[in-house]
Amino acid sequence: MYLQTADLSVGYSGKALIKNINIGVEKGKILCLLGPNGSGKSTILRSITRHLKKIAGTVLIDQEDMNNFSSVESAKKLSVVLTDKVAPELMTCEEVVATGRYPYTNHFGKITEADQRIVEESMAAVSILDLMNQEFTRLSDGQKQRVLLARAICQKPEIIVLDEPTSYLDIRHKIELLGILRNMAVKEEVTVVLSLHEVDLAAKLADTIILVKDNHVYGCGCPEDVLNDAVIKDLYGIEHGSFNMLLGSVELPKTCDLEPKVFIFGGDGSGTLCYRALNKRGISFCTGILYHNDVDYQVAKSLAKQTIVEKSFRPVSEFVFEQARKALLKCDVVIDSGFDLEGEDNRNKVLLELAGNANKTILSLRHQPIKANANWEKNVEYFDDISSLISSEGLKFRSNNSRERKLHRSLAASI
Ligand SMILES: Nc1ncnc2c1ncn2[C@@H]1O[C@H](COP(=O)(O)OP(=O)(O)OP(=O)(O)O)[C@@H](O)[C@H]1O
Repeated sequence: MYLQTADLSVGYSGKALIKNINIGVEKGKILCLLGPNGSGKSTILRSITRHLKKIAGTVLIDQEDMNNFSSVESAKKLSVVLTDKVAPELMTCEEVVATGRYPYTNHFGKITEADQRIVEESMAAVSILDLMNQEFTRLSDGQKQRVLLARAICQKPEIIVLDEPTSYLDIRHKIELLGILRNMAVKEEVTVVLSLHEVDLAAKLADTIILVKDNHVYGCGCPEDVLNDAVIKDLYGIEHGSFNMLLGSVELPKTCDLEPKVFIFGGDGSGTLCYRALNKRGISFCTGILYHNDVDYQVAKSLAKQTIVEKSFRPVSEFVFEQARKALLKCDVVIDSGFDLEGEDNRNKVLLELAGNANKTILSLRHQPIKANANWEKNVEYFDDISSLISSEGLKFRSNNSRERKLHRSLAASI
């Protein structure tokens, strides 16, 4: 391991918060700490960078105890981007970035032409050349974050440590920053140690993940092997809503758990936006017939009251078809999200016709009206977009049960 901790204990005022931390990362690889708020990620990072006094144990760089390094030697090896509010009065961004070159300057801190070139290259790498002459303290939090990253890059370190570097960044700058770190690791063999709150980004960026929870290192390893929906749920204590590791997406909690009055035909990703739109309005729904490998299934299993699903690449079995038929007939309203109608034995097409024959209200997002039976034509209404569908008369519920109606209304009103 290039950077390694040996029985490291970290904490405050001599009291250990997390004990016996033994983690490490190879040269040119990326290690990411994940864990809930207050779990101790910053405390670990600050102890590694010597911004916080260790309680016990050792931090080794290339097998050598970091305590043996002078501050200049340490600054040449390791640069740091922490979340502290650094407020260098009256300094321009260029001057702040240039402080990254100090470990390499003479006693008078004189910046050479070569240093200046590195300063400008580092600023270009994080797209802040236009901020060069602006006063640092007047920047937004996201701009400051990028300036501090440029300073760390400009230090030409072997190791870079970053505490929640994406926290103030918009999505473009998050992608850019993580891309820069990945490039530094791959092309310049820089070792990166950081903490992130975005599990999906951590999984895509890191070679090794360290999970921190309840004052201990709770798990570690390659993110592809370590992270899954159940681990994330447990790590963060998610009780309502869900995180889907495969898609890297969050679904908010279900807003209604009543018997559904709406059946949504999904498939090929056509259902997902309808599921979320109905959930926002507090409308319970069931959906089918989906295949396990459909992206709609990943979302439906979080949001639908009932999901009727068949194993991938198989004809729909009679059992599954019957489940869907029963669920459909219990509903008042059918939403046709515009799934693919192709295929000789398309069971969803058969169900759609059945919905017409059963005089269900059919709300369709299909761009090309389909020719089904006369009952379908009589009951279908076409919509150009989800907003008009969602506010249509068809979705103003006609529940027979007054308690359900009240519940539906109060849930919808609370959203
Ligand atoms: N200066 C301090 N003195 C004493 N306790 C502290 C200090 N700073 C943080 N703590 C405590 O240490 C624990 C871990 O905090 P830390 O900042 O390391 O968590 P974190 O995982 O980085 O959290 P977040 O994701 O919210 O940034 C928390 O309970 C926090 O209250």
